[in-house]
Formats: sequence, C-alpha cells, structure tokens
Amino acid sequence: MSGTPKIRLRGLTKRFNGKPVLDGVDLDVAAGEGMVILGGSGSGKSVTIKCILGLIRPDAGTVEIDGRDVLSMPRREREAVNDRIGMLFQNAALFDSLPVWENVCFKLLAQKRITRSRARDKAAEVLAQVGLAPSVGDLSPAELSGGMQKRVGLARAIAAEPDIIFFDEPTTGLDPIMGAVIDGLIVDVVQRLGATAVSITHDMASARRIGTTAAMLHKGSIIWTGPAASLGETGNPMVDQFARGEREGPIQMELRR
Ligand SMILES: Nc1ncnc2c1ncn2[C@@H]1O[C@H](COP(=O)(O)OP(=O)(O)OP(=O)(O)O)[C@@H](O)[C@H]1O
Repeated sequence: MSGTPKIRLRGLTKRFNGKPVLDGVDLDVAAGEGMVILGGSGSGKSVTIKCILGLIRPDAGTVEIDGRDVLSMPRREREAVNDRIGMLFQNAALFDSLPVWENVCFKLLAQKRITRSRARDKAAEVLAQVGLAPSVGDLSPAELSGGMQKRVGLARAIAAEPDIIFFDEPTTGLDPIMGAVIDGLIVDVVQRLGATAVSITHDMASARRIGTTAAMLHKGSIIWTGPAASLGETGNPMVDQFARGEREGPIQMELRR
C-alpha cells in the first residue's frame, strides 16, 4: 500500500468479561478502498468498527485515521474526525418521530450546520442520489418499505459528504434484487464522494459487488486479506469455506474441538 492508509489498526485487543474478542487486529484500509470485513457470528466485526468509531475503547492497540492516533485525541478533535464519517446501520435506524427529510439531514441539523429550509432542499438532493422522489422527504419512516428505508439510511449516511462510510450488513433483510440495487447505489455514492468504505456483510454476492478488498476476522485476528473478487477461490481453506458457506472444512473442525 503506498501512502498513509486512511484507517490503520494495529494490535487491537478487546476482552469482554475476560473473554478475548479482538486479540491483536492489524488492518490497513487505503484511501478510496472498499474494504469488506468477513467473519462468523460473534467474531468481533461490529466491535472492530465500534473501536474505529470510538464507541468502544480497546484494551490495547492503536487506531489511526489519516495517520493520526484517534484514541489519544482530545474529545473535540475526535468529534471533528467523526464528523467526516458516515454510517449506514443494519436496520437503517431511522427515527420514526421525524419525517424522512429530517432523518436525512439529522446530523447537519443537530450540529446547526444547516438551516431547516436549506435542509429540506439538501434532503431532496440527496434522496435523488439514492433514487427517491423529493415527496418521500415528507413521509414518516414507518410508511416506507425495507428497501426504501435502506435508501433513506444511505441518504443520511452521505448527507454530510463524509470521506469514510461504514456499512453494517447493508443487504440484510432485503430480497436479492433489492440487495443488488442497494449495492449498486452504495458503489455509486461512494465513488461520487471519493470516499473510503468499510462494510460488514454475510452476503458474499454483496461483498464481491461493494468490496475491492476483503479481510477475514477469525479468532480475534485478521487471518487473510485479498481481493474481494477472489472470495471463494482465494486458496485459503478457511476463507473459501466461509465464502462458499460449506459445512465441512477447517472452521467446522475447530468448532467441534
Ligand atoms: N458491549 C459488550 N459487552 C459484552 N460483550 C460484548 C459487547 N459487545 C460485543 N460483545 C461480545 O463480543 C463478541 C463479538 O461481537 P460482535 O457484535 O462484534 O460480533 P459480530 O462479528 O459483529 O457478529 P454478527 O455477525 O453476529 O453481528 C460477541 O461474543 C459479543 O457478545
């Protein structure tokens, strides 16, 4: 990797109740890369992302964003870093009490970076980027289908034009066609912003579509990184078993022990 990575994790360690979840995670994400983190349920994918976002403090290790150690930063500086980060949550996590347009511009409004009337226009602009009509802005999230909620969640993730975006299982709960549509939108918006994307997914078709690079988390560390397009044919028996969803293989054998 040439130049400073956008995100650099070194020796990230986290235990919960004495049980190691992260046990020395090393990972570099280059600027503009689409990194997909794979791993079994409970392998620590969300904990890794939460450590990067500052929602969980690791027991040891470093998190650098643009070459700066974000764990030792004063709170204000850390908040400024987080202002450059967008997040699409698994269940879209929209506020039902607010119309769609306020959801989309929630962060900009909360930080008083935009007036309410400008926010309505901004929301319409961003909704258009995810294929939604301006009239959707006046609906309540409860009135939307799952696919539309994901689009609104995506619009909210990009409204502040972040340079890093996290996607937590973006296609979970969607039919395969809608999943492909959301993936296509993700690729479009990430490219338009020139952003760095980090995604968690169990959906291998989605991983190949939205990822340029994939990393597999297993037993607390990254055991493989490589091109997302090679998933299933990486030559690493654990990664290939996982990507192909095969019952038999080295991972199953470890679980039986
Ligand atoms: N705040 C917490 N307190 C205690 N244990 C936690 C906490 N957060 C996560 N864990 C534990 O850490 C482990 C990893 O959780 P994590 O949510 O990162 O898994 P994951 O890889 O994202 O799984 P999934 O694919 O099922 O979402 C789990 O055993 C979980 O119970």
